[in-house]
Amino acid sequence: MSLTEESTQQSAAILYDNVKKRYDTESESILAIEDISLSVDQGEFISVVGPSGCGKSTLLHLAAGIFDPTDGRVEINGVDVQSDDHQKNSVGLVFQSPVLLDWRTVYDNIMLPVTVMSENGVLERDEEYYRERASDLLSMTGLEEFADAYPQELSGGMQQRVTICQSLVYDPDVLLMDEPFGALDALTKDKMNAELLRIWNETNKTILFITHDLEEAVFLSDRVVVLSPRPASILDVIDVDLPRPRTKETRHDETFVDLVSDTYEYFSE
Ligand SMILES: Nc1ncnc2c1ncn2[C@@H]1O[C@H](COP(=O)(O)OP(=O)(O)OP(=O)(O)O)[C@@H](O)[C@H]1O
Repeated sequence: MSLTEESTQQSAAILYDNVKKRYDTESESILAIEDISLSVDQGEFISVVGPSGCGKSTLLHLAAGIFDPTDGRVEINGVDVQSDDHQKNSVGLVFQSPVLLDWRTVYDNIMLPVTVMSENGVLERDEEYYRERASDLLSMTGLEEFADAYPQELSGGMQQRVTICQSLVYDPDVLLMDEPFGALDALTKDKMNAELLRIWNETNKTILFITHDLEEAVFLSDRVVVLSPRPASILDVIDVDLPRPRTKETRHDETFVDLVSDTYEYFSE
C-alpha cells in the first residue's frame, strides 16, 4: 500500500507525499525541499525545527495551498490542497507578526475572516454562529474586556492571541503556525505556550507548528520533525513521550531535558 492510500484510509489531517519544492525566479532556481513524506494525525500537535532558511515556512505554505509542490502532493483531510474540492476554510494560519487591521476593533478583527467568507459566499453556517464563537474565543483567551479595543492598545502577546482567535473563528480542522511566538520575550512566550496547549486541548485541532526554539517544540508537541539544511529533508521525527497536561514542572522533567538535548545534537557543528 502506498503512503497516500494508507494515510487516506486513516484520513491523515495533513499528508505530504514525496513533496519536492523548487522556486524558480528570473535570476536563480532554489531547491527548498528535496523530498518530504510525512503524515500528521487528526488532533496531533507536531512541530517542525531546522536550521535557518532550510525550508520550514515553505513546508507550511505548501499545506496552506499558497504554493504548488514541484513534485508530489499535499493533502488536508485526504483532499489534495491544489484540487477544487479542497476547502480553504479547513485550514487556519498564524504568522510571526500579527496581521491585524489598526482601524478595526479586536472583535471586528477576529470576525474579519467571517466577513470575507460571507462576501465570497463560502460561509458554512449563519453569521450568528460565528459571532458566538468569536465571543467564546475572546473569553477562552482572556480578552473579553478588550473586545472594543484597537490592536495598538494591546501588548504583542495579546495581539498574537487575537490572531489565534481570528484563525479559529471559522473552526478550521488544521492550524498552521509559523513561529507565532518568535517575536515575544521568553516569559510571554512560556505563557503563550501554556495558553496554546489549553486552546488545543479544548478545540481538538491538528496543529503544525514551526519554531526555531527547540525547548518550545518539545514542550508543545507529540512529535518534533527535524529538517536538514536546505534543501530540506527529514533527518528525524522525535516522539515526545511526556504526559499531558504539560506544566511549568514539565520543563524540569528529566525526559524533557533529555529530549531537548537529543534535538540539539542535530544542530551542533
Ligand atoms: N517565494 C519565494 N521565492 C523564491 N525563493 C524563496 C521563496 N520563499 C522561500 N524561498 C527560498 O527558499 C529557501 C527556504 O525558505 P523558507 O522561508 O522556507 O525557510 P525557513 O526554514 O522557514 O527560513 P527561516 O528559518 O529563516 O524562517 C530559502 O533559500 C528562501 O530564500
